[in-house]
Amino acid sequence: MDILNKDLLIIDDEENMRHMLTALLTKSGYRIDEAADGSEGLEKVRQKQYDFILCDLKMPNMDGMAFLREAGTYLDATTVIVMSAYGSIDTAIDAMKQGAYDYISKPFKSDEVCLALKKAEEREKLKRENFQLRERLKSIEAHCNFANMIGKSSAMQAIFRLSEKVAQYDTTVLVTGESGTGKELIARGIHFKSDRSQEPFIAVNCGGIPETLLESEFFGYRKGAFTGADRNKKGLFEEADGGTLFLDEIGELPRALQVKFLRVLQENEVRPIGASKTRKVNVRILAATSKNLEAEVQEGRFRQDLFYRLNVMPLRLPPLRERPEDIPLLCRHFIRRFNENLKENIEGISPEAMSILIRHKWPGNVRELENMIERAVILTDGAILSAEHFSLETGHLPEEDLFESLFEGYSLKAAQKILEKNLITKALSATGGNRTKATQLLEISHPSLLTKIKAYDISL
Ligand SMILES: Nc1ncnc2c1ncn2[C@@H]1O[C@H](COP(=O)(O)OP(=O)(O)OP(=O)(O)O)[C@@H](O)[C@H]1O
Repeated sequence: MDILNKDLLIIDDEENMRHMLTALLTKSGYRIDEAADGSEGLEKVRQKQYDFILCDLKMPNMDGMAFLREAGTYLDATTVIVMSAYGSIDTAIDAMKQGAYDYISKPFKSDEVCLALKKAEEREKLKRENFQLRERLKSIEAHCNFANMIGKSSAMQAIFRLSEKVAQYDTTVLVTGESGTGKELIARGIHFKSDRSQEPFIAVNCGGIPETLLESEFFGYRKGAFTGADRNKKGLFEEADGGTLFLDEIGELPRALQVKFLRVLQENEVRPIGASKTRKVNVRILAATSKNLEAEVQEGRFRQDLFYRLNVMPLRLPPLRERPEDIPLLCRHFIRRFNENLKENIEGISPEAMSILIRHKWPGNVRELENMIERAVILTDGAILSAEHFSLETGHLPEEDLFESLFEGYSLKAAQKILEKNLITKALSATGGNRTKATQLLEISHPSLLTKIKAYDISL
């Protein structure tokens, strides 16, 4: 355990005790300060933040309890261990109520101090990890709103509006769409915009659980329900109680279980395997499927009554090829994300590469685009992702699509800059960096080319 660079304050009126502790703990790697009573200790904590404080309780002037009271918020990031005289355990407990973390009784062996500090150090580490996890969770939650689900196409805009509305109710939503279109992302968005946002969001892939385990996974079991059931186990419906259960690939649910799901949806209660009674649950169900559930109903593989119960509010996410106007926006979004994650500085995508991305059919939808951008960001050495970084077929692009992909808004000036920069880069690349030949292709003067190369920071 790394205890170097930890600041520790010893507050004790007995000089011998201070010296003994200082000698012992300096050897263990702590940086020590000393104070002879509570008020001296108070002065020290006002000037410096300590990781640990060893504080005697019985002292003249200001005693340990008074010190704890006075120091108050100065000790928010400090772990205090009090030292109490043998037999004064009640005072030690009072001190812990006042914010001390632990106590040791005097007289103590040096091992006891070291052990108490080691325990405190472990607690510090857990506190730090807990803080980091909370921060990570916050950033994940911030990620999970419609603002982070990108789409300017009218189809996506309509979905965002509908999701915003439906989030406010407990309505069951059935999200349909091909794999990778964002079904889980929209479900998370609906949950985090709902009143249940502080409660659990549990996502489960119904096709990913072996059929024999499905019932116990969803409904849980009671101890002794079957061989190996050596304790009570909550099922997913109970785990999600108060929150949202996202049932991905609901079409994969075997018929035998479909009827049990219908009962949960209708009665809001579950019966764990081996339980004699049912339990009420308050779960919002969001379901998704990449199958055509209506066809599954026709074929007799999916119960019609469950389909109707799930399909209260259908949400169809269109495949990416039906909304190419979202591609440039998604590219920028992913480039920003991967720049951050991979510590890169990619500025954009060449027009030629963008035309290829817009023409591609994207069978894996947004997930495929996301993966492709990540790979290109890793592969490129420059600031612009170009066609060679995407292993896709090249082809021609309808003019309006290319136009849409390059320019947003109405500024002629901005569009001119993008166009000039791209054409100059293309001409220089076609002429192997020969500026004289590039000026001929571009039909501009040599000085003009040089000025623009500098202005647009073009490197070849
Ligand atoms: N509109 C969008 N904006 C930003 N990212 C998106 C969008 N749609 C999908 N993604 C991203 O694409 C990936 C796939 O999305 P998601 O897992 O939600 O798809 P899915 O439809 O649930 O896929 P599957 O059916 O395979 O489970 C995720 O990384 C998600 O963040």
